Amino acid sequence: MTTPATHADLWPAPTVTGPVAATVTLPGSKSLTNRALVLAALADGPSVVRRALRSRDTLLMAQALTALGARVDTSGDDWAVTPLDGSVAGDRAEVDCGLAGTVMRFVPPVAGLVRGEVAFDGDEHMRKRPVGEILAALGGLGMRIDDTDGALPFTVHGDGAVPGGTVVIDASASSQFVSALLLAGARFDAGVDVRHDGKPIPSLPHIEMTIAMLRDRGVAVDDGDADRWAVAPGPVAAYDEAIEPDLSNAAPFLALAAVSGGSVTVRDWPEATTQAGDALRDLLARMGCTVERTAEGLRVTGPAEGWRGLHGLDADLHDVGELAPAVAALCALARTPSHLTGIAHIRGHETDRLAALAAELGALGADVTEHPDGLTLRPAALTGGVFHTYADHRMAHAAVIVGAAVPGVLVENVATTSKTFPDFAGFWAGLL
Ligand SMILES: O=C(O)C1=C[C@@H](OP(=O)(O)O)[C@@H](O)[C@H](O)C1
Ligand SMILES: C=C(OP(=O)(O)O)C(=O)O
Repeated sequence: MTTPATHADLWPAPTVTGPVAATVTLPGSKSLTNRALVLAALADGPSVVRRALRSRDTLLMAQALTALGARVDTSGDDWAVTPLDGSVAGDRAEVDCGLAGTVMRFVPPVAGLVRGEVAFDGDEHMRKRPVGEILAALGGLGMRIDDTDGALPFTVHGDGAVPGGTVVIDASASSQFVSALLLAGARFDAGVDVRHDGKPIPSLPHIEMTIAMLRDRGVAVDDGDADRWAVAPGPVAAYDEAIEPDLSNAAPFLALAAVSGGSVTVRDWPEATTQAGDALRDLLARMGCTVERTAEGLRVTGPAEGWRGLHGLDADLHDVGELAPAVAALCALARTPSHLTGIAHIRGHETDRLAALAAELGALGADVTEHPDGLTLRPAALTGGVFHTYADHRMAHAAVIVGAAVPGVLVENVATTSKTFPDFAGFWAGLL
């Protein structure tokens, strides 16, 4: 399995010299692209995923589904997908999850629906991210999985069919456990009836996204009761879908408006969306930015004094934890204190993000306190220095946001942004 080489390189984050005025077209959503690919592989005919995100996570998903017997043509911007043909390619397939939660959680249920052995592994840190709960659930639904410790690596023995039925899981570590079961559930013999028993599930908009995409493809989903989702057995219709821009990856770009006191417009911001990143409109407004929809998209204008004018934020980010690194970076620059809560689960993301943010923002002089489920940040003068990214794309986003305000921030392994954004550093530097 590929473990990307560790990059010792340090990238000097560009610092703003005045208000930035920019209009940007951002690459497609990771979450939408990877769901569209899975559903296309399970569909009853060929599908097209238009304006697919081309990044490490989505190419790993395309490779995984190809190993399972689908065909994904990633040569252009619109990816044509021919569904699974029933057996894995070769005697035994290997799936590299990289550091993609969506690959590690969404693909195993699909592997049960084809015949053959499928071995899953990923980056070193991926072996620490939670997956045991979903593997146990799949066992309860009739799948055969060799798994010694509830973590990568593991092997799925696909029988070409999954009995399905009712299952109780604790999805408090990740909403992706629920999404994974729902995405493939219509193709299980009895469908799937998932009940959650545990602390509140994080990132609920991502479950809404899963349900909306299933319904678009004619799948019946009953979500009438809290903490329960039932997917009726039946076909998944082939579908032609255009992927929205990634609104969570819009965070650093909109933050650039906030930091520089300029205006950044993200083109094609959807009127209605299930993406968690849509919450940026409210969060940035609460920090003192002006947020407007324009004919082109969404425009954010920072306070006239730039980052010196930003208000701190009291926010429960439980639903939108993937925004926490960028938001924490802005809070570290703000002129009043911030309390970010409800995000214990982001300790299980690409790295322990609470520990990493506390360490790296703290190393630059931020007054930051780490709590079991969040961060408190108080105003402090920041200085330059090395910002480690822990192979986490969103830690790199946090680093460049601080670096836009504070000279001398050196971002370690900025290339880790390729998880969800091609040539992020080049794109970013082009704006400053
Ligand atoms: O289903 C998805 O596409 C995602 C769900 C969320 O995961 P968690 O529920 O683990 O936070 C989110 O943070 C992640 O970036 C993408
Ligand atoms: C948590 C994230 O990713 P993943 O899909 O790997 O869980 C993220 O992108 O912030």
